[in-house]
Amino acid sequence: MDETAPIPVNIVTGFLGSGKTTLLRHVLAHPAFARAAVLINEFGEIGLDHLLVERLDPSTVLMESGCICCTLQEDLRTGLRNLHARRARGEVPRFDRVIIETTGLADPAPVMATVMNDTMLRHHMRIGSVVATVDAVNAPTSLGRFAESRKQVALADRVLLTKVDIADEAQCVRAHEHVAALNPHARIERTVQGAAGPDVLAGIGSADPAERSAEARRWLDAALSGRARLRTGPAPEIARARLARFHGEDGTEADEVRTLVVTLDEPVEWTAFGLWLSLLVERHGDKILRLKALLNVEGSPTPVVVHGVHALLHPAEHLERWLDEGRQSLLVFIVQGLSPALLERSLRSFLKLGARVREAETAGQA
Ligand SMILES: Nc1nc2c(ncn2[C@@H]2O[C@H](COP(=O)(O)OP(=O)(O)OP(=O)(O)O)[C@@H](O)[C@H]2O)c(=O)[nH]1
Repeated sequence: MDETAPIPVNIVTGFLGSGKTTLLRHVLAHPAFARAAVLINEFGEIGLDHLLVERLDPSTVLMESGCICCTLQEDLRTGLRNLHARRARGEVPRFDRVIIETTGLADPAPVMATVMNDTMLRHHMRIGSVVATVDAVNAPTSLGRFAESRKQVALADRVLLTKVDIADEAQCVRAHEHVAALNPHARIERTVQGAAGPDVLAGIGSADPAERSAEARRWLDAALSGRARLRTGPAPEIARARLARFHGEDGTEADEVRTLVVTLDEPVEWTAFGLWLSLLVERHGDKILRLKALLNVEGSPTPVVVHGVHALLHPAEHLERWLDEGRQSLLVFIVQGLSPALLERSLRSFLKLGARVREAETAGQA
């Protein structure tokens, strides 16, 4: 490999819960990506993805509490510059590629522009292929309701239709057609559990605006000239209030997306939690953009991870071990049009009720 050649920077984007981390886990397990540096950006005060990507070496950078497309753009620039400097000094493994996983709410154009515009970065790095994941089950909602989801698709070189194992054929075809209409240039492939070949991130990527659709060109041009920056409030404000404004198509506030983070010190009673969750998604699935939970479940020695996207609840997974002694449960909700305070109250009441039922059962057996 030519050590002086610019390093490709791949962007893995896609709407909330569409399978970006799953893809990343799969890709990073391949020997071809043994020397990749990874930058994970999560929306919400506390992220979980870094626990799910089994690769936390010195060349993994985590960026939380904000979106690299807006509030954290300067952090992204600094993060990439630092990563490169540490590589040059031999402080991190000599990576040959950078993979950025954006938040599910990110507009990839400013992320691409950060690399392409920065005088120092563009000397050492170049935009490689941009891959977008699209959840075949939830595509009508994400692509229909959210401009950011459409932008992610429009700017991608490759689009992976995910969850095709649980979507029916009609849903897959509809998702494919929707994606093709938004981006006639992209290669569209179906995947299951991120099982894409190592070539998924290969290729130069058509960062050249001329190779993209007219609309994508407009977005990228705007980002390159700096107009698409800073459309949300500052990151500390997001962290303090635990909510963020979601940016609309024309840069105005379209609706409010709120993040709720709940921590639970006591182990969770699984039946009560499961019942609460099913009732919640049945009633408010359209308002639950994303749910991620790392749970200390009563009777389970290892953490249980639960993922939800709208009304779709994925089967719970067991992680191999706890990373810290605290064993606190951590739940992150990204909701729209739902009160975080009410959500938290109903969860805590349900869990309390579950604990009482359990106590009564135990007392009855004694
Ligand atoms: N059945 C099925 N489930 C999938 C597939 N891809 C991802 N999932 C599940 O979808 C859920 C969300 O996947 P993630 O990879 O965390 O999605 P993400 O895009 O990284 O989510 P955010 O970072 O929150 O935006 C997890 O439970 C995955 O196991 C797939 O192809 N089939």
